[in-house]
Amino acid sequence: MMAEQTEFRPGLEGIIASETDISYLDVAAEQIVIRGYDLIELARTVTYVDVVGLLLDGTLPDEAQQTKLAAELAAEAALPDAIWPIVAYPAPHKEAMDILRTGISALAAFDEELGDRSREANRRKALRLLAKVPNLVANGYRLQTGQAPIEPKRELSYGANFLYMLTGRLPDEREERAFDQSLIVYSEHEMPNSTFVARVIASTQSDLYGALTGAVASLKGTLHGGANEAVMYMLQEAKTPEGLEKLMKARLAGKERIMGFGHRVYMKKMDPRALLMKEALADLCERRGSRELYEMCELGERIMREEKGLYPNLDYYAAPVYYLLGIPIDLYTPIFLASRTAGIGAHVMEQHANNRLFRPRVLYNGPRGLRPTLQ
Ligand SMILES: CC(=O)SCCNC(=O)CCNC(=O)[C@H](O)C(C)(C)COP(=O)(O)OP(=O)(O)OC[C@H]1O[C@@H](n2cnc3c(N)ncnc32)[C@H](O)[C@@H]1OP(=O)(O)O
Ligand SMILES: O=C([O-])CC(=O)C(=O)O
Repeated sequence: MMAEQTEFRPGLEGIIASETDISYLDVAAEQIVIRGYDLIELARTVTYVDVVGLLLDGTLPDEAQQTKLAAELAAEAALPDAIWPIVAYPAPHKEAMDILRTGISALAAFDEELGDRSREANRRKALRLLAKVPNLVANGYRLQTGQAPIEPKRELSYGANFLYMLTGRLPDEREERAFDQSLIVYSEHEMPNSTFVARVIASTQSDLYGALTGAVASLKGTLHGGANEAVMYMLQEAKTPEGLEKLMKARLAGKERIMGFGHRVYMKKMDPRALLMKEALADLCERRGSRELYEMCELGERIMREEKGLYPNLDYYAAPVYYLLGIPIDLYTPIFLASRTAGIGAHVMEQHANNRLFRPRVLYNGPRGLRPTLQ
């Protein structure tokens, strides 16, 4: 019989929920380990498609494998026509993450391998989702905002095509690199709330589409993926460095959280991914000939360090990067999900390959012994 457990850690802080070969946050070494590689080094040296291969197959693809993977992703980008009316239903409070949640959920019914939990079928489903989600993100939003859809351009790289569909404009090399790097650093991060949700769902033998749909709902919240949009709305509201200082200090005085700062695992350390995006921001600012946004963000960073001892997480610097790339703010969190589909795909494959149902217990604080009174 199982021994009675009494320890309770709110938010499951520090609890080991899974064994994994996929990734690990080595905070002491300031490294995000992805299948043995340092994520930041990957972002500096390979492409997002390589990282997709690494996550799903366990090893970095060679050139021929990379070409094949990129071709598979390009070939699967089209969505069934029936998806568009499903996601375009008229509703007054629809947000981009809701379109994505509905779209991914609806796509399940078009996958003939839906119930096949073998590693090979799960890999193929993950690739189909990775191919289709950028299209769903970009054109779901375009439909919602009354714009004509954009056809994917197969001749472009995965990152360049995604960015092209988001903005309607062909990116230059620096823009493509910054965006691809953002996809890499968003691709996988051990056991955040959304990945945990996906693994919990997968542990009932449910499918990848359901697991990813649950992950979209998780990622939407501002304590998780939704923070990147909230950061940009804050910077926009602030307008100037002086405005930002005033706004941040007022929010802190009102005991509000400042989005883009703090992290359950890094706690009072800088997220290594934020540093990389800070570099990308500096580069995009230089390209534009104005460091204003960079300096404003640095000021925000200093205020939070001095006032709260807190450091930026990835969302803080990804937001202004996306802004300078001309991406609509409402699409920042959907992009996070699109990229994280690679990591979540790998986690669902791993969960299905070595499954045990997630079913924790509670520390019950309610009453006992009550009896219903008969009327
Ligand atoms: C890519 C990602 O998804 S990264 C996360 C993105 N989310 C955000 O940026 C949202 C803002 N950040 C936060 O809310 C938090 O730092 C979290 C939720 C990410 C992690 O926090 P947790 O580990 O759960 O810490 P917890 O919520 O218990 O906060 C600890 C203390 O720090 C404070 N704190 C933490 N983050 C912030 C913040 N961003 N702004 C102000 N105060 C903060 C809390 O108010 C709390 O203070 P208290 O002890 O006086 O009540
Ligand atoms: O790890 C977390 O809790 C959140 C995060 O940074 C991510 O999902 O990228």
